[in-house]
Amino acid sequence: VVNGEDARPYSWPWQISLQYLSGSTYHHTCGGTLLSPDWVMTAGHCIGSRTYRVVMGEYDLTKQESNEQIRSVEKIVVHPNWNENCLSCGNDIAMIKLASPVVLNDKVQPSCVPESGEVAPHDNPCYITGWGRIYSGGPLATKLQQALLPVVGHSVCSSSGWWGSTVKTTMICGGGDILSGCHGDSGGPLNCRGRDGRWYVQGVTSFVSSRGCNTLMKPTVFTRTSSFTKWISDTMLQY
Ligand SMILES: CC(C)C[C@H](NC(=O)[C@H](CCCC[NH3+])NC(=O)C(F)(F)F)C(=O)Nc1ccc(C(C)C)cc1
Repeated sequence: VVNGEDARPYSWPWQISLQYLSGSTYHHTCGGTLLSPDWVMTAGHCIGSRTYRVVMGEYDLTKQESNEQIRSVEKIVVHPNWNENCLSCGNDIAMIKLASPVVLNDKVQPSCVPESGEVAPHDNPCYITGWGRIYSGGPLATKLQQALLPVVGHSVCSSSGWWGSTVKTTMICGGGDILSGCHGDSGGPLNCRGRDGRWYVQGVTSFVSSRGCNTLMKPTVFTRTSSFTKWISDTMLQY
């Protein structure tokens, strides 16, 4: 997250860290969102052929803080239409089933999922959260970061000068100014407050401009959760 701030510890209790094994150590590679005690949603582009683990209740990546719950992975289901050679085609979403369910508490909670087809309106205040780079080419964050990214409506986000036809209606844009997501925030949530006062994961962090994370008029682009609610629930019911 570029130009964000340290989140209050455990204030986004559905944020997870997806980590891969390299040698004998695990490294943060992506964010994700806890949707139930044993299911996490992340981005399709986060999944390769490595060994993964998922950390819930994480705050400072460099410290053991006693609230972490670490789970290995039982099953990964990447969206069938995700094509790693076509970021602009969308479908950048995957579901991870944990080997055993986490214990829910005040530091580990699932996020709400929006209604199918729900469109978060232009300027809806939403927060991006993650441990991604704090500037283009910079280091990962150690403490979970947050940044207010107002929703940029599709008509603006897909206009010329902005993302144009790269952005589809199955995506949602946020920011476009000096605040943005960045490498390592992938897969994490775009958290938007609903009228009921609850937080909904309206997006899964997908891409930023390759010319730099916080490039003006190139908002952070998220997979729009409400376009995939049937696939999400079918997947959770099937495995
Ligand atoms: C150094 C990084 C920031 C470069 C930038 N990376 C990204 O945007 C990667 C997703 C790349 C997947 C490719 N395996 N996502 C992120 O960094 C995220 F913002 F999600 F955290 C990028 O490639 N962006 C990109 C590339 C191609 C397109 C075409 C669809 C126009 C759009 C954006």
